[in-house]
Amino acid sequence: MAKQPIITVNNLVKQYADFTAVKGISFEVYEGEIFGLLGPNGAGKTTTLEIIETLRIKTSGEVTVDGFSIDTQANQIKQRIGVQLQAAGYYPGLNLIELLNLFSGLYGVRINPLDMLAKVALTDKAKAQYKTLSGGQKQRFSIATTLINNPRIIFLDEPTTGLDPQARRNLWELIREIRSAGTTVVITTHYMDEAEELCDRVAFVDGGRIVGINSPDSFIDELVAAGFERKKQVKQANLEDVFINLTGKEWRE
Ligand SMILES: Nc1ncnc2c1ncn2[C@@H]1O[C@H](COP(=O)(O)OP(=O)(O)OP(=O)(O)O)[C@@H](O)[C@H]1O
Repeated sequence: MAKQPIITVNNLVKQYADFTAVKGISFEVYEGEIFGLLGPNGAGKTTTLEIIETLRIKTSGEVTVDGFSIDTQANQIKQRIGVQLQAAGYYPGLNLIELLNLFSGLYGVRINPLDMLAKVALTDKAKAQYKTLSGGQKQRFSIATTLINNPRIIFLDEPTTGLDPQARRNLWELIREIRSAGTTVVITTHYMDEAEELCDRVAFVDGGRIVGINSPDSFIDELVAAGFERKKQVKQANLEDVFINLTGKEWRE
């Protein structure tokens, strides 16, 4: 089946005063894929995502999301996307059911909070205050909030930063499940193992430009075919595998 673009970005530019953070980038995200934006700090990933999410004004270029233009149809786009906010300011004293009811009220949709919590394995925390959650639980909860409006696309900005290996792997599983349920996922990460494991395609962003876009496997195969060799023979497992093997992979918090 032909791949359908659900996001198209064409020659996008973002200028902050005399500094150009995004320098004419173009790419497509296909429906149903997990798409990664990778790159060093300051590369322009967050700026690009926030323009696509209609949270930031572009300088020039065209962006369409699910067929709608960010210039004239931002409201339609907002209804179709879910955005994970970094360090989201949830009311710390409310419990998870109360928070989900609050959010769904803001979206004007009806949801069953317990169904949402079940999706992110937080059923037993339903009555817990947000501030009492562990880092991994907070991340899962913030992913649940992106699903409230049953979005076509969710945007996750560094969703596993600061999590332990179990929590990271379980979060990858959750993100795959969300994709399997039909939602397109756009993710930024600094972790290359995460991108390799999770993303169908990745774009490398550097200095406001896309310097490569492909599937992780194709990138690696092409590099090897071009004669690249690692200096040291890579072992069949790494220390993280040892950790998981010794401590198990279930959620702990
Ligand atoms: N509001 C702003 N005003 C001026 N410059 C900004 C503003 N927001 C971002 N920048 C600059 O634009 C560049 C790109 O920032 P951006 O946050 O998009 O990068 P990033 O790739 O998401 O980095 P990180 O991984 O650190 O989040 C940086 O040099 C940053 O300092």
